[in-house]
Order: sequence, then structure tokens, then C-alpha cells
Amino acid sequence: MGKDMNKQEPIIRCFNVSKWYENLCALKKINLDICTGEFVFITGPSGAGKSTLLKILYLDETASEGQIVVDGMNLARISKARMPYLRRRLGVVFQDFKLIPNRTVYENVALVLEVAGVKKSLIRQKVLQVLRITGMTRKIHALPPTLSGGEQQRVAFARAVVGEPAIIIADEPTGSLDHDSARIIFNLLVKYNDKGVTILIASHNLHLINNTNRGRHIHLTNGELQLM
Ligand SMILES: Nc1ncnc2c1ncn2[C@@H]1O[C@H](COP(=O)(O)OP(=O)(O)OP(=O)(O)O)[C@@H](O)[C@H]1O
Repeated sequence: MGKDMNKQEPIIRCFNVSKWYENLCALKKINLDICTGEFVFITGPSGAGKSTLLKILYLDETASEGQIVVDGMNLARISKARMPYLRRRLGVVFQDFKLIPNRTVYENVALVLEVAGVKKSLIRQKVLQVLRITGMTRKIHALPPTLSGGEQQRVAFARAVVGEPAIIIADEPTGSLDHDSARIIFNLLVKYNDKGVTILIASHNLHLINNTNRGRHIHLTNGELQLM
């Protein structure tokens, strides 16, 4: 299939997705298609439901109602055996990095591939490659607490992409970073999008959003979706 045709195919589909936390409705009947290779920004005020939507997509939460299909897999019906495969199709970047503090940069990134059973020599090759892309090679033996916030996020980014995901989901990845570090992370997202990776990013950083011609902008308010 040609690249242009590929772009038309939704890699994420949400049909009437709702999420309740007890009496609180965090998402209300969300309908959303995201095509392969798209770059999508989700904005909205605090409490609008951005993280909830992303968590459902990266399997950290389950929807209360509705149907979600990610990369052809219906999340409500996916078998336990297929779950690790789906997780590997997703690279997740968090605002607070979520690195393991007592493991080195190399070990943090390598862990993803070790869990997936990749052989050691290939792990080394892939980890070195993503550390080079993220500019973190010289900190390969450092522990995360000794790194700046921007450096920690670059390691977290390397960890998210080392398994060559089809989709990168980033929840406020630049939220705690200074402007230059935010720009580096944003440029990495753009670089991967250029390779065909689908990007879904929740961000308050209107400066970055407004300074790129890239992407579709989706706005959430009180759990309801508005296409911009
Ligand atoms: N585990 C939870 N239990 C109960 N309520 C929750 C839980 N997680 C989120 N909520 C509530 O759901 C609503 C949506 O929260 P969510 O974190 O998705 O918003 P958000 O748009 O990501 O906000 P922010 O920009 O501040 O991160 C909020 O009212 C929040 O308090």
C-alpha cells in the first residue's frame, strides 16, 4: 500500500467513548478518528479530560462506555496474549518522565527491549541509536536524578521510541521544561512524525502549537470534544 493511502487509514478510532469516575463524567461520548501518520494536539483547560483520554488509549484506564480500536485491535476484546504486542505499538512520554531513578540512562531505555525478549546485541544497537538521536549518548552511564529536566525528558523520549512504536502518546511532555528543552522534545516528535509515526500530544504549550504548521488541533472542554 502506498504512503498516501496509508495516511487515510485511522490507526485510532473512538466511538461514543465515555468515562466516569464514580459520579464524575470525565469524557462524554467522544468520537474521534486519527489517521496513520497524523500529528494531533489535544488542548483544553485543567480537568477537561485530556489525560483520561490518553490513559484509555495507552491502556492505563478502561472506558466506561463506547468502543476503541487502536491499530486494528478493539481494546474491549483484546486478549491477554495480544496485550504486550499492543503496548509495544505505543510509545508513551509523560510530563514527569517516569524514569527509574536507580538505573542508568542505558538501563532505563534498554529495559523496554529486555522485557520484549530482544537479544542483547540488538538491544545495544537500538539503545545506542536512540540515545544518539536524542543527543544523550554522553550521559549513557548517568542516573536520572543527576540529569536536568530536559535531559530526563530526552531519555524518556528515547525509551518511548526504542521499540519503534507506530504511535507516540505524549501527555504534557514539555509541561515542566524551559523553552529550549521543550523545543528539543517537540522537534523530536516532529522528526518521528516525518518517519510516519502517528503523534498524539496533550499540551498547554500554545507557543509550540501556534509555531508549527503541523497537525490537527482537538479541544476538550468538560469531557466534550471540539474539533478546531
Ligand atoms: N483516578 C481518578 N479518580 C477520580 N477522578 C479522576 C481521576 N482521574 C481524573 N479524574 C477527574 O477527571 C477529570 C478529568 O481529569 P484529567 O486528568 O483527564 O484532566 P486533564 O484535562 O488532563 O487536566 P490537566 O490539564 O490538569 O492534567 C477531572 O475532573 C479529574 O479530577
